[in-house]
Amino acid sequence: MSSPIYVALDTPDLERARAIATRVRHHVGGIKLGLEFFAANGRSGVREMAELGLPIFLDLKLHDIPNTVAKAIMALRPLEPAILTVHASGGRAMLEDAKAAAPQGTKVVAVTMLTSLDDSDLAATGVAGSAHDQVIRLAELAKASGIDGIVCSGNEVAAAKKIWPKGFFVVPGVRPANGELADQKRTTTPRQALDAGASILVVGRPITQAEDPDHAARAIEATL
Ligand SMILES: O=c1ccn([C@@H]2O[C@H](COP(=O)(O)O)[C@@H](O)[C@H]2O)c(=O)[nH]1
Repeated sequence: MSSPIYVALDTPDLERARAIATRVRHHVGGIKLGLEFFAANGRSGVREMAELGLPIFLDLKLHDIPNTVAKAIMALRPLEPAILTVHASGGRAMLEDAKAAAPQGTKVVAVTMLTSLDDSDLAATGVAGSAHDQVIRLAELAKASGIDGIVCSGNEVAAAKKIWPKGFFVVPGVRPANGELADQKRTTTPRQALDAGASILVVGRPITQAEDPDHAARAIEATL
């Protein structure tokens, strides 16, 4: 069975992304490419990374009016990513149109509340209630729209799975015990996230900033 770990290659440097992916490829299940990589390297960069033979998670977190998101996804169709993200707060019509525009084999998953935010950040945006409430509200919306799943922290995944047993749950903000949190606020260990029901784990800096990324990926894998 392939590893649930997707390594987040957050760099504008294609050669660095390729070098890290090559080193960790036997201990991860896929590669996550986000805005930083895409802004620098575009579709051709994604194609080059796909040549490594691992599934590609294109984490562009699309968020705009339904027509714009659908057209952007159509432009991405030739890349056939395994997973593609949009923001749940874009609303039901946007989520429905995103799913309709995506290739058949692509899982469309909606970011609920970024793992870098906590209850007080949410309050500052004028939304009442806890991060947990907000994630569940947006998980319900995502489920009703017919997409494949959500992105949430390991703290909410068990509750989200209860209302959406067949959902696909992407969990970033995972840190090995005593790991550096950096800008992440809602975190769990990889083991806790999996036990709670995560489908895949997104791990970036704990692997990519390690002196030996391959060793770091193996060490995380050994805890699962
Ligand atoms: O809520 C979210 C959604 C996406 N991410 C992305 O995951 C990785 C996490 O990187 P780390 O270095 O392990 O913190 C990064 O690419 C984010 O864009 C997230 O963290 N939280």
